[in-house]
Amino acid sequence: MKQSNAAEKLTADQNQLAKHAIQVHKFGGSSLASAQCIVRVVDIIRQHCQLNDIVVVSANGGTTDALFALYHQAILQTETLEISLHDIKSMQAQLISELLSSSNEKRLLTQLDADCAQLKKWLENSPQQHQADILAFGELWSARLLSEVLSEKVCPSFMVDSRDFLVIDNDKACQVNTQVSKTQLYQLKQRHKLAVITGYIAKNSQNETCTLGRNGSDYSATIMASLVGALNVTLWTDVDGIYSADPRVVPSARKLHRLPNGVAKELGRLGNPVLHAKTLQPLTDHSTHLHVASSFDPSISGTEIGKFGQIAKQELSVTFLNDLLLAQSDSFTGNLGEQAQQEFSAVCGDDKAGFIVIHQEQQKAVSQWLASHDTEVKFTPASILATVGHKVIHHGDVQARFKRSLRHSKTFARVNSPNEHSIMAVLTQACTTELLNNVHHDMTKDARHIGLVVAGLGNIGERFLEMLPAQLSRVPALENVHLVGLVSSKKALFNNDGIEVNQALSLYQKDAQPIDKSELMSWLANHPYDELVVVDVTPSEQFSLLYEDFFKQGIHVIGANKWAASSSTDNYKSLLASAAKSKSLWFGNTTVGAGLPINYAINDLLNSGDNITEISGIFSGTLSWIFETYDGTLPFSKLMLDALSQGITEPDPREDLSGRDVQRKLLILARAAGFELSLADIKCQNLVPDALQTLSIPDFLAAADQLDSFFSEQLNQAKEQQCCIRYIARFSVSESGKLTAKVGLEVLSNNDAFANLTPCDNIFQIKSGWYQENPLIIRGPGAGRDVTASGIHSDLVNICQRLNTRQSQVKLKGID
Ligand SMILES: Nc1ncnc2c1ncn2[C@@H]1O[C@H](COP(=O)(O)OP(=O)(O)O)[C@@H](O)[C@H]1O
Ligand SMILES: N[C@@H](CC(=O)OP(=O)(O)O)C(=O)O
Repeated sequence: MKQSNAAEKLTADQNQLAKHAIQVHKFGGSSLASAQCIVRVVDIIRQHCQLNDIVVVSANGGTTDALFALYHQAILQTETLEISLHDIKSMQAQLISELLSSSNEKRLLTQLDADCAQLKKWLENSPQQHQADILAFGELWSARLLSEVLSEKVCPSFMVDSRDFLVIDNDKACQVNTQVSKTQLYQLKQRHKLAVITGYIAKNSQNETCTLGRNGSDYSATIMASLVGALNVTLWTDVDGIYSADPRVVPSARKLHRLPNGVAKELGRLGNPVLHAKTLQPLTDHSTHLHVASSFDPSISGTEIGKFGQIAKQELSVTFLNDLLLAQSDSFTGNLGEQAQQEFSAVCGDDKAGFIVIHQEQQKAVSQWLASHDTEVKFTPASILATVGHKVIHHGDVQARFKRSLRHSKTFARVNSPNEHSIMAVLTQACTTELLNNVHHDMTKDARHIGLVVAGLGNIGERFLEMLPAQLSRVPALENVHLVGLVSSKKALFNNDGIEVNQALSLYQKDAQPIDKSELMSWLANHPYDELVVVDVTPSEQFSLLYEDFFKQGIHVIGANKWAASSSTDNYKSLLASAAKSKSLWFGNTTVGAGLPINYAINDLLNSGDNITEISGIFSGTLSWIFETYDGTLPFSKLMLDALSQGITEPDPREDLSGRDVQRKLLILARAAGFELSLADIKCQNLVPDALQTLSIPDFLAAADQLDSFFSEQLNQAKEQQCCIRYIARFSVSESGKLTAKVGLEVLSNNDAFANLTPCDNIFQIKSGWYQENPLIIRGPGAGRDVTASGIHSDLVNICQRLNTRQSQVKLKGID
C-alpha cells in the first residue's frame, strides 16, 4: 500500500466535496454478522445515505474475535490453526456466495484466496510482527463485500482501506495526524460513488498497520467525520440506543434518549461496548451530532449524544468492568500515584489510599515501573461497578443510594472520577449479573422520563398550566414529568430540554412558531422521552383526528375534547384497537362532568365485576342552570338571555338547547360502560323549534320570545302534577339486553334527585348490579375553569402512576 505522508493543500474541487460529505454511518460487527444482516444494512443505506456520505464498517460479527483466536493459536503453535483458518475462510466465502452475483462472487473469492494465503504466511512465520495486519483482514473483507453488494444493488460504491489515508502518530494514544489523513482521504474520494471505509485499522508513522483498539470502529467513524466535517455520525448497532445498563444482562435497563458528551465519554471509558472510549475525542471541536441506532429496527429513535440541558443530565446508568487488577503500593500515593494513574490509563485510583485499578495486560508494565522505584506491590483481582451520570459525584442522594445498594458486596473503596461523571466501586469480587441488576434497580427505579405536551391554550389550558408547577413539585408520580410542548391551532413551542413551567405561557407568546400537522407529527414521532402524554384541551375535531397517529406512535392522550370518544363506532373501535396495540393510554375523565369522577366511577364498577344497567342525569351545566332557575316568574327567553350575558351558555345558546352536547356525553358514558352504540342510537330532543334553527345568531336572539309559549306550557302542565321539567340524559339496558338511550325534557317529581340541584350542577345516577334499588349518585359542578383543569390534572397523575411502573422493552436484534 503506497502512502505519502506529505500534506497537500486541498483544491477548490476537493473543498467543494467537503461541503457535501455530511453524514457518516458506521455499521458495527453485530449489524454485519450474517447475509441477512447485511441485506438489512443495504436497505438502511438505500434509505438513509447519499452518494457523498461515508460508510464505515467493522469486521463481520465474530470475525475479529476469530482472528484474535488464530493469532493466539499461531503464537502457541497449536495444531488447530489450520482448522480455524479454514473456518474463517469458509464463513467469508459463504457471505460472498450468498450476497453476490456469480461474476463478482468469483472475483471476491479469488481475492479471499490470496488474502488467506498471506494470512497463513504471517501466522506461520511472524505472527507477533504482523498482529495488526492479521486483525486488519476482518475490516478489509467486510468493507470489500459491502461495497460490492452496494454496487450491485444500490449505487456505485467503492471500498477504501483506511490504511491508505489514516495516519496515527502515536500508537498508544492513537493520535491522528489530521492534516496528512485529511489530504489523503480527499485524494481517495471518488465522485458520485459511495465510499465504504474500513474501521478499526490505520497506519502508524512507520507505515505499519495498527489498530485503534477493540471496538475501535466507532472511533474510526468520528475520525472520518472530523476529517470531512460531517454533520452527523450514526453508529448502527444491534441495540436501539444506549441503555442505563447492558440490556443483555439487565432486562429492565432503560433507554437513555440523550446523553451529554461528558457522560458518554465516561461510559465508553468504563467499558460500554457501544461507545469506544475515544469515540468522542475527534468531535470536541465540531458541532457533529452522534447517534446510536439499531440496524435491526431503523425506525426506532435511538440515543443522541451531544450538549444537552437539564433533562438529559438527570439520567443515571450503571456499568461495570470485570477482570481488572487492584494494585496497592506506597508508590501510588501523592504525585507519583497521579503519575501512575496516567501512565497506565488506570480505570481509577486513590493517591491518598495508595492504589490504582488497572487492566490485566498492564500488570507487567506496572511491576517494572514499581521495580524502578524500589517498592512492593500487591495485586488483587478486582472489578469496577460504577454509576454514571452528569456531575453525579455531587448528588448526595445518589452517593448514599449507591453505597446502600452495595452493602452486601465486597467493596474495597468508592472513588469519584476526576471528570465528576461517575462514582466507581472497586470490588474484590467479580461483578455478577445479580449485583448489576440489584444496583441498577436501586439507582434507576424512579427514573422514567415523561414528556408532556399541552394542546389548546384557551381558558382551561391556561388554568391547567397555572396549576402545573405546584402539581409537579407536590405529586411524587409527576417527579419526572417535563413540559416539552405547547400547541395551539396556529403555533407551537417545543423544547426537548423542557419548557420552564413557571413561564410557560410567556415563553409560548415569545417563542412559538407556526407549525403544520406534518411538522407536529414529526416532532412527536422523534421525542426523546420514555413516554409522551398529549393533553388535548382543544375543542377541535381536527385535532381529535390526530389521535389515531398518536396511538400508533405509542403516545398517550388525555382528552377533554369530546370528538374522538363520541365519533362513529368504527372510528372509536379503531382508536381503541390502535391504543391497545401500542399500549397507549387514553384518559378522558373531563369529557363529561368536568372534574366529577364519573368516568372513574364507571371504570371502578366494571373493574369490581359490576354490571351497569342505567346511566342517567343532567349532563349540561347550562341546561341545569336554566331549568333549575326557570319557575315561570320570568319568561324562558329572558332567562336564556341572562344566562348568555353571564357566559353560562355558548355564544350561540342553540348549541346548548339542541341537546347535541348532552347526546355526545351520554354516548361517551355508555361506551365507557362497555356498550356498543353510536350517536344515531340516542334520541335527541332539540329544544329549538325548526323555524329558529337556521337563523343567524342575532336573528335568533331577537326572535327568542318564540320559545316562551312552549316552555311555559310544559312547566304549567308539570306544576299541576306537583312536578317540574328537566333536560335529562338517560341510557338503560333491559334484562333482555335491549338498549334505550335518549336525551330530552322529562317531567319529574319535585323531590326527584334530579329536581333540586344547585343551578349549573351536573348529576349522574348509575344503576347497576350492586346499585339497583339505591343508585349511585355523583353530583357537583360540571363545568368551570378550576374543576375542569383539576380533572385533567387528576388524569395526568393517574396516567403517570401507571407509566412509572411500566418497563420498556429493550429492542435487541429486532426481536419483539
Ligand atoms: N449500556 C448499554 N447500552 C446498550 N448496549 C449495551 C450497553 N452495555 C452493553 N451493551 C451491549 O453492546 C452491544 C453492542 O456493542 P458492540 O457489540 O460493540 O456493537 P457493534 O458490533 O455494533 O459495534 C449490544 O448488543 C448491547 O448488548
Ligand atoms: N472489529 C473490531 C472493531 C470494532 O469496532 O468492532 P465492533 O464495531 O463490532 O465493536 C472489534 O471487534 O473490536
